[in-house]
Amino acid sequence: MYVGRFVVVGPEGGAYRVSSRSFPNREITARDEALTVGPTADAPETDNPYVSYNCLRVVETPTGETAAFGNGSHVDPIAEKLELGYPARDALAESLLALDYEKDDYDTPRIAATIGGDGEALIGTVRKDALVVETVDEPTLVATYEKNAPESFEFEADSADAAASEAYDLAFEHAVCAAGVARTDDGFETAIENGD
Ligand SMILES: NC(=O)c1ncn([C@@H]2O[C@H](COP(=O)(O)O)[C@@H](O)[C@H]2O)c1NC=O
Repeated sequence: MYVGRFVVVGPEGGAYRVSSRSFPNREITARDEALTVGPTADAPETDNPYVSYNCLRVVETPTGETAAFGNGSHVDPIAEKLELGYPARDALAESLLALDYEKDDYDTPRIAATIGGDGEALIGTVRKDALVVETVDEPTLVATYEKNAPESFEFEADSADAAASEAYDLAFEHAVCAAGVARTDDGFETAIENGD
């Protein structure tokens, strides 16, 4: 099954995976406190505005560190609102609604998740027909296509490395790269899986 991009999130950690039929020549790199999706050196040029972006950021908020991740440029305003002290629900809802679904051939939804240092985890999506933001207490997945409403999902990873690998290896088609995040006693750790 092809579900496109997806996030998985629970109180202990989560992951974001890029799956792509159209733009497979991409990778995640770590730069300036963010994990960024961008083209590989051999990727054909594109003017598609939706394929390069910060996919994961860990920010300091008034109540401690929080991780924010998702499939596009909305990750930045979510992270910035969290830094300003917005509740995660509001940061997600306002940023998703402001940018709305992508105006591409598929009306691709925006998806996102947050995890607070206290384990509060939220997941959200904005589609052409809905805005959904909810708190989760077990691993939960939302994807751009097919699985486009949050659903409980078996996800075993207990470290950032394991989360990135598990997300990358899931049987959904056209895996490109994945980012993992895990809550530890010393804050959040992150990891990247770019495949071979
Ligand atoms: N975030 C991404 O990495 C991303 N990759 C592709 N898209 C959008 O989704 C469309 C379909 O891409 P694909 O056939 O690879 O699923 C693309 O034309 C592009 O507008 C993306 N936008 C949202 O998921």
